[in-house]
Amino acid sequence: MITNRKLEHVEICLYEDIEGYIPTLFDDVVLIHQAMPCLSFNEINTNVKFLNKEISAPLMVTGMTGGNEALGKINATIAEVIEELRLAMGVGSQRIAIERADARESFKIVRKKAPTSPIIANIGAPQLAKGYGLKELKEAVSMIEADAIAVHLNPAQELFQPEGEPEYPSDILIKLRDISKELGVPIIIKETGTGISMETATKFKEIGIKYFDVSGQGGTSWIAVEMVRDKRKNNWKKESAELFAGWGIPTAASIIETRFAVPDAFIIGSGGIRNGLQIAKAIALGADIAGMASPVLKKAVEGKESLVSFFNKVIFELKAAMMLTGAKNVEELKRVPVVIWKELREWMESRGISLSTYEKLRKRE
Ligand SMILES: CC(C)CCOP(=O)(O)OP(=O)(O)O
Ligand SMILES: [Mg+2]
Repeated sequence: MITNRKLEHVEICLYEDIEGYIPTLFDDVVLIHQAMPCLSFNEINTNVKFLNKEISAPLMVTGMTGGNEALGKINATIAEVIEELRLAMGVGSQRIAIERADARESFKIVRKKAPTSPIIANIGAPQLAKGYGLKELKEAVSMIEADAIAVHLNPAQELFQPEGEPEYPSDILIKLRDISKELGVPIIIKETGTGISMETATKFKEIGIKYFDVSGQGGTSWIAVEMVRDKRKNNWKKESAELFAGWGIPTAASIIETRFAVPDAFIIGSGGIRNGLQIAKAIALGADIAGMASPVLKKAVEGKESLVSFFNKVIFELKAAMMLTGAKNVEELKRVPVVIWKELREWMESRGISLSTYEKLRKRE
């Protein structure tokens, strides 16, 4: 039953070992230290525009959960904090709320607690292959008065999910192209821990999509989440899920591939981001804002104060990186000099992405 799956997902993300299968490759990005920053710490401004609203830092909580009262409480805590700190957040898949009226309050609470923040709805691409269309996406958006909707791509997770639906026919692209003309809010194409490649980003660029949440490998592996469920059910897929647990594109590489394929995209760099230094690296590498999920979930269940102090720490770390690279705002952070070396450099070379070409794209020149 879908509610059980929703609860199991959160329980597994909180208490099981389902991350760190492969590195994000952010360690292969070096922000160059500037010993004479020509600015003072209190001058640093982290405000950015996102979905026509201003947020206080280039950071959103990417979609995680919803579906019943307990999961609604998690959404409510996160929403209260992001409204207070002027950040942004997405909700978990609203499929359960399209199917069940009693699941809707656990999503609606987000807009009630965060009346002015950018809020992002969420529906899975497989549902578009199984009858969902403009009506269901409009319902998901209006349920939380969303500023955008994330359509999540999770073929790897569906493959290993005991009750999964690995259905990704190309007519999903045609449907999304038609829906995007009528929906009224932007569609964000969002992966789920295995990353977006330049080929995939190009497919969505061709139907006019401009927003991407790369959700690369390096943090929570949703293949590993379903592996845990397979093991609990003694499902025959469990060993194959273990084999694929580290499958996917490391987050740093996925940011580069998406920016390379869609130079004018709005990119949310997410997947294994755990601190403010990685946020700074994601932005210097080509993302417009960063996204976090798992560390926010873990703090949210401890309570509001715990989540507030976590964000304060993360934003301090971001500002520290900005100070030490001489970036007084996020626009300057996008253009600070970086060294890309080791595995990430090799990744770029084998994918035909020249450093000099990428340097121009990264700086949005
Ligand atoms: C999107 C993913 C990371 C988590 C939800 O996966 P799911 O297949 O349970 O989502 P649905 O309820 O939309 O099928
Ligand atoms: Mg699904």
